[in-house]
Amino acid sequence: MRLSVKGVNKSFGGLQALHDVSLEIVSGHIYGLIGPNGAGKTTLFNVLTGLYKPDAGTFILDGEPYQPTAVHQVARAGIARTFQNIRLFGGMTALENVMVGRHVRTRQGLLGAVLRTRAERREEKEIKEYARALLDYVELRQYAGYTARNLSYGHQRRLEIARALATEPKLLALDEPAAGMNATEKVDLRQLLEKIRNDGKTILLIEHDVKLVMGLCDRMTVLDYGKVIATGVPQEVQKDPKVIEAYLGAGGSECQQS
Ligand SMILES: Nc1ncnc2c1ncn2[C@@H]1O[C@H](COP(=O)(O)OP(=O)(O)OP(=O)(O)O)[C@@H](O)[C@H]1O
Repeated sequence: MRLSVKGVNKSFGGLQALHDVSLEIVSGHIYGLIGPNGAGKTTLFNVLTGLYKPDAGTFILDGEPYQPTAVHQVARAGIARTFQNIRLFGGMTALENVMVGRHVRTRQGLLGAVLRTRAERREEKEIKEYARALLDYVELRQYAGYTARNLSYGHQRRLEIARALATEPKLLALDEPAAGMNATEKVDLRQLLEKIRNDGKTILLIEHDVKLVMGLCDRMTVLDYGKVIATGVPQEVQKDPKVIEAYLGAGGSECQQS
């Protein structure tokens, strides 16, 4: 997997949320995207996953032009994401949530599941088994029958990751997966993300917890006011004066920890 993003611009009225943003993500990395509030991180995610149309920019995924113009095309291209605000189907069980994610990858799709021919029933069984295995993978198997909205916050975040993994993405884009988690849940999350990377997936991560990002990411890009101010390995980036200034200027001292 290799994703090249070049020269992305995106404005909202008079506000330029992204200004000539370029980055390159390679296989097997956890790639961090950080920056103060309003820096443009989520906007870049939304552009990459077809929710916002960029004003300019090119995207190459595995040597092919990639045009993230619709959400289903993004999934088919092999990119899956989670959201800053959890977007599960709250009334469905944990297992059903993962099964919905899986339907993107299957032959019959949701309509087939409704019509229920024999082939569809067989496929539905396979989907269920696959979803169970994924719940196992994110250590939520015992919650398979729980309604999603009744799960703890940390578990809901892991469930979102399982649902995203169900599409068998090449690139898993996670928007603040640790938001609202307690210290123990963050340790568990870190282990899960490392396991996903070690199993050969590539992760793009927006995260406010700089300590978590610094410890986890192989490479990272820092945005400030819509511009890339630094790219590199965490050890370099955290020493970069522009990065320190951006965080201090925003009233934080998050980047000073190692
Ligand atoms: N749909 C929109 N309409 C208008 N302005 C927007 C829209 N989405 C984002 N913006 C603006 O674009 C800028 C970048 O926002 P964005 O949410 O991408 O930042 P962020 O780095 O993800 O911030 P945070 O860390 O607070 O989530 C902000 O000034 C924001 O107000």
